[in-house]
Amino acid sequence: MIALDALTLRFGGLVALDAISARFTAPVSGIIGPNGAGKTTTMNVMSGFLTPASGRVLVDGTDLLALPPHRRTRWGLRRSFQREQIADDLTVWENILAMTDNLPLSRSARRAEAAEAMEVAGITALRATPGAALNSFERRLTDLARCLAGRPRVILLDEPAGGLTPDETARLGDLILRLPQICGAQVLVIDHDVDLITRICADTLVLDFGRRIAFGPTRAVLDDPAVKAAYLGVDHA
Ligand SMILES: Nc1ncnc2c1ncn2[C@@H]1O[C@H](COP(=O)(O)OP(=O)(O)OP(=O)(O)O)[C@@H](O)[C@H]1O
Repeated sequence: MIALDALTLRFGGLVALDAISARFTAPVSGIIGPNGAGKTTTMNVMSGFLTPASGRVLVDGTDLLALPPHRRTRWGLRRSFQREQIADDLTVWENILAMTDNLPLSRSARRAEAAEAMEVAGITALRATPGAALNSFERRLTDLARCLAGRPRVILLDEPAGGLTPDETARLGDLILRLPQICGAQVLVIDHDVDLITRICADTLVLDFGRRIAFGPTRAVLDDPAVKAAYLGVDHA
């Protein structure tokens, strides 16, 4: 279980997170909300880019914020960013293997982890392809494989389907849905694609102006009038 406990973070006078609490128990859960709602800030707090003024993040009893950021990676936290992090001059294999550099695993174990991640993401045939030669879907799959290598416990995906076609988004969604079973990690997904969130996230947290406006089963949350008013009417194109 991932428990956000009264997370509060300010940028000067702006309250980006206003005592956000939620207990994610589903294998795959979502965080949605209009632009500027605080979604990425939440992931930045979890991964250690930002330190909240107050609040806690507990994962299966571990106080995540008590760990320095590099220890969070060793512990098993992985994340992707809105803009995928593929190095153009490295091959797919090197991009994935690089993620395991600082993990407490032997060289052969790291290679085995990277190979398995590539296999799960269905990109083994692209092993020797440089990042620069990948299309946007292949880049997203490689980015996801980077999150899978090295025994993740929690995977945070920030708009993983950004820039993909509906068909690619559906295929990526299928893969994300399978991840908890394949690698045992709990997954949190931010996306503006409500169809994707509805399909893959059992529970969803909705933020607006740094506040929690709804949390619970995704379909119920999307039917909430406050959510419709704050989110669904907004054009995110
Ligand atoms: N480093 C920063 N300094 C100052 N303000 C920031 C910083 N990062 C984010 N903000 C502000 O905090 C608020 C929350 O931003 P955040 O990026 O978390 O929103 P979001 O819900 O992820 O939005 P989007 O869907 O556009 O990515 C916004 O008002 C944003 O402008």
